[in-house]
Amino acid sequence: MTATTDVPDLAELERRAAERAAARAGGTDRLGGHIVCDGLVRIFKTDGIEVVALQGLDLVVDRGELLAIVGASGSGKSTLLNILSGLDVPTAGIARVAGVDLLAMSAKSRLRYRRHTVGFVWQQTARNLLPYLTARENVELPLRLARQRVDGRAGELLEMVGVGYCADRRPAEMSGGEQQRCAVAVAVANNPEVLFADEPTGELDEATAADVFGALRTINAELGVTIVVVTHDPQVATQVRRTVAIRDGRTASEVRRSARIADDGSHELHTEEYALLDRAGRMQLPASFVNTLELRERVKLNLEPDHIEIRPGSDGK
Ligand SMILES: Nc1ncnc2c1ncn2[C@@H]1O[C@H](COP(=O)(O)OP(=O)(O)OP(=O)(O)O)[C@@H](O)[C@H]1O
Repeated sequence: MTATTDVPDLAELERRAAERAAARAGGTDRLGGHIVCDGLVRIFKTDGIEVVALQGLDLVVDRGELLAIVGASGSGKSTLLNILSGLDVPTAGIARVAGVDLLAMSAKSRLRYRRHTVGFVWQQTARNLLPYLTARENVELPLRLARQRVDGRAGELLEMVGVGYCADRRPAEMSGGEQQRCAVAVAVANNPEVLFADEPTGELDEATAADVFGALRTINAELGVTIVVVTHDPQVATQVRRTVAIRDGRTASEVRRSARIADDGSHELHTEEYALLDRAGRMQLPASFVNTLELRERVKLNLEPDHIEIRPGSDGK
């Protein structure tokens, strides 16, 4: 699928994000994946009943990427985000963020991880900003708590996310979108390695949501921060370069978007969808493919030199 839009030059933003991310890593990325989940399992036990929220989830996010994770309600998105943000501990598997092993952290290092390594933007604006502080004071707060110099950083960050004009306003004097862009500035004030955003546009209309994604793209490009956005909104795929879909506690498919120069010199956005293979060679077929061909229980496979054919397996079809 190909679409022509007037979004900011994506190729340039990508190039800048990669450059800044490489600079943050000291010129080279030694980590081989800034976020790595391998066979991640989370089982909840309540009243003797086990719920498998994550069942062997694999995910690798490169340093400096801006990634969206989408999935239906109950697919495991919040469970994954709670683990990656250090709020919850997985039952089994590997979860590593910025070189930190999330399964083997002391309480003290967990606190340090949450304060310094990662930043957050939540869906509810009230959870992101203190109502009695101005936008500038909200951005300065994490710096003051970390005993860092305040200088002009708050103003710079607010400008960067496009709400410099709101610096002296309290949250109640800002729109929902302005509050969320301010929340992005607060979340990166301490210069975290990774920013997690949980449904940051859940309460916003489409145009305002696009502004918030614009702010996330700018922060990603200018600061080289790795950003992971979790949402149930499949439209997010039009706002980021890579969207990973979770189904039943596993990564099922991903959509990649890249910018190309068309013959007439305009920028085209090219979108490709992939299914994800796990290490055992398993993959989930997209539900729409299964429904269209009425695939049930058993399918016929045929290996061709450069692709695999899948046909309905039942007789007579
Ligand atoms: N603390 C818990 N105790 C028991 N079961 C839980 C707990 N947290 C999540 N679950 C279950 O784990 C599964 C995944 O839930 P999760 O909240 O991660 O999904 P989600 O994709 O974030 O959904 P939503 O978009 O509705 O927030 C669901 O079946 C849910 O009921």
